Amino acid sequence: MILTGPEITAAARDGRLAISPFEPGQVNPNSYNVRLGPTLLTYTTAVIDAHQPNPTATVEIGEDGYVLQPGELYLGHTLEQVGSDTFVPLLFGRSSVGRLGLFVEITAPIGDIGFHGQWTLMLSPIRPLRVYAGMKIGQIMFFVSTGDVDLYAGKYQAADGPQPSRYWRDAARVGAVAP
Ligand SMILES: Nc1ccn([C@H]2C[C@H](O)[C@@H](COP(=O)(O)OP(=O)(O)OP(=O)(O)O)O2)c(=O)n1
Repeated sequence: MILTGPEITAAARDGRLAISPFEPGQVNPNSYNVRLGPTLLTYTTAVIDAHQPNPTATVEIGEDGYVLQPGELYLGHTLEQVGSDTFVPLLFGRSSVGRLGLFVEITAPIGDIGFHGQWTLMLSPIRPLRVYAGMKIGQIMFFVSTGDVDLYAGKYQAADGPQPSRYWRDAARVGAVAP
């Protein structure tokens, strides 16, 4: 079951859902629109190594926006901190943004019950695209869960700003054997 807009509002008010800041105008019929935060990260090495931490450069989106280039991966973030100890969140791009040719999360839409923080957006445009901080770029849906709940305590908990991949931590845990 998916939460309807009015139920998202009710859950945000009674604490089953945490959205901060919460704006009633961002509630959709069955999702909540999230805004693009001002900070972007790009990896600076020619080869991104899945088993190592990778260096990044930071870009702050100015008042005139910032032009994303095709072929580049930009790690962005939601302005909102979003999470729930009750519901399963899923993040997708908005249709209006997809129609501009922008991938918003590539292959990672799933949130865990118990994750709380700003979400990392994996941005990549089909053609050069000027984006603006604060634009409503994505939407999060909330699913009712069934079964015992084991709250998320993973490596992206309490994310503040865009988070580069910490896959290397998984690799370090199992030594030479690739997970
Ligand atoms: N586009 C996304 C997708 C998820 N998350 C957050 C919410 C998730 O609860 C958390 C972890 O996501 P995954 O479980 O997909 O990530 P991993 O399996 O790689 O990490 P972990 O081992 O911490 O679960 O990251 C995010 O910030 N941005």
